[in-house]
Amino acid sequence: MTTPTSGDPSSAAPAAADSPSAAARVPVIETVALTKHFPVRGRGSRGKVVHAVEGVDLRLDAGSVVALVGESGSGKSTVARLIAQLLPRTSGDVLLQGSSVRVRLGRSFRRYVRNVQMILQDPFASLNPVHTVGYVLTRSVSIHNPGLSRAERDQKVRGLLEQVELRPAERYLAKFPHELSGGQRQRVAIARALGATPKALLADEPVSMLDVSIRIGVLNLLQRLKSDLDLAILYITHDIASARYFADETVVMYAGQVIERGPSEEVTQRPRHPYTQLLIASAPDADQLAGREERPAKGEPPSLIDPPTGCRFNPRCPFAMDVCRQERPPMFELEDGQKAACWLYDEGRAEERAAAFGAGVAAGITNGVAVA
Ligand SMILES: Nc1ncnc2c1ncn2[C@@H]1O[C@H](COP(=O)(O)OP(=O)(O)OP(=O)(O)O)[C@@H](O)[C@H]1O
Repeated sequence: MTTPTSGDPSSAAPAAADSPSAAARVPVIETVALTKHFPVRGRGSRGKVVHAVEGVDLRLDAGSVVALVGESGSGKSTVARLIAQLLPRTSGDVLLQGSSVRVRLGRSFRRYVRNVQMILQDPFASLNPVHTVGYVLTRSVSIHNPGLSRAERDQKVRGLLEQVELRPAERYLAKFPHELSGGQRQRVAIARALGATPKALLADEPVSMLDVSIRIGVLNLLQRLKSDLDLAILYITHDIASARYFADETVVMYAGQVIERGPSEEVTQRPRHPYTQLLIASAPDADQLAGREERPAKGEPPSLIDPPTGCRFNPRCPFAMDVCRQERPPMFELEDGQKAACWLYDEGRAEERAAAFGAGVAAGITNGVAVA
């Protein structure tokens, strides 16, 4: 079955949509056709823009993780910053529990960040070196829970440290960031985010700067928090192998656009878009999260100032057909909740597709595309 769909946010989370009650539930965060163009500065660049994010539909449900995967520059962090309201969007929408949100500063921004917290890649940079763990967490709890008594606040701070498995809490309260390991610092950053009692966490490469041996521990912690606190988590990563391990749904971005999505097991084990196949082929094995070096995917991502017409992946795609150079592919619905924006799944193009496979094999690509 290959049914083209376009921009249907209600169908953006196949894992959650399995049960009727989940499908009917209002998502914690939803983006609809989210788009960001950055103006290009400098001489001769008048009117030019970087097409950083275009038409991105996401749905983050309580108690589930969505992985946003892609190479450097594909637009992942920009999506997170747009959801976090750190950047104004060019068009499209961001909804928090069904209501459109557009806040920049002041009280409404504080109210929003109470619900939606970010975890950044670099725990070394995100914690102020002159403040103790106790100070950082007390400040977070005080800002987000102004009515608490001192005893209640101290109890909550201890509870946060317990929640991120820094036990006994007393051992960590007086420590400065430089006295902690990278993994412990990231746990403190997570505890600080939890101080707001958020409904959603936007985790931008939360383990990529950590020693490989402790990455799984931090991902396991986030997974437990997801279940215990019914959190909606957006997990941004360039490492598609870790998405299989950690995320319920995986969404793959290429050059600012979503090109494949579906249950993580399907997307990582049976990738359908030629770009996802390339990413998987160059990724370390999921079972070796703590191991092997990553190999960069072959070829260069396109210019986002003057992106290719049609499918943005067509200059790198071994299966590119004429239509790929001319028209942007819609999302084709495949089996098991998987979707791919690739003309190879257009049932009306059997002959062209057969010829394209010949070209792909001649180019040394032998894993092919499993056409439904
Ligand atoms: N403030 C900005 N002004 C102009 N261009 C920007 C700005 N921020 C991001 N970009 C561009 O937008 C595109 C997407 O960047 P983004 O950081 O979202 O990608 P990414 O997938 O998160 O990459 P990485 O994994 O390296 O962080 C890139 O071409 C980047 O250069």
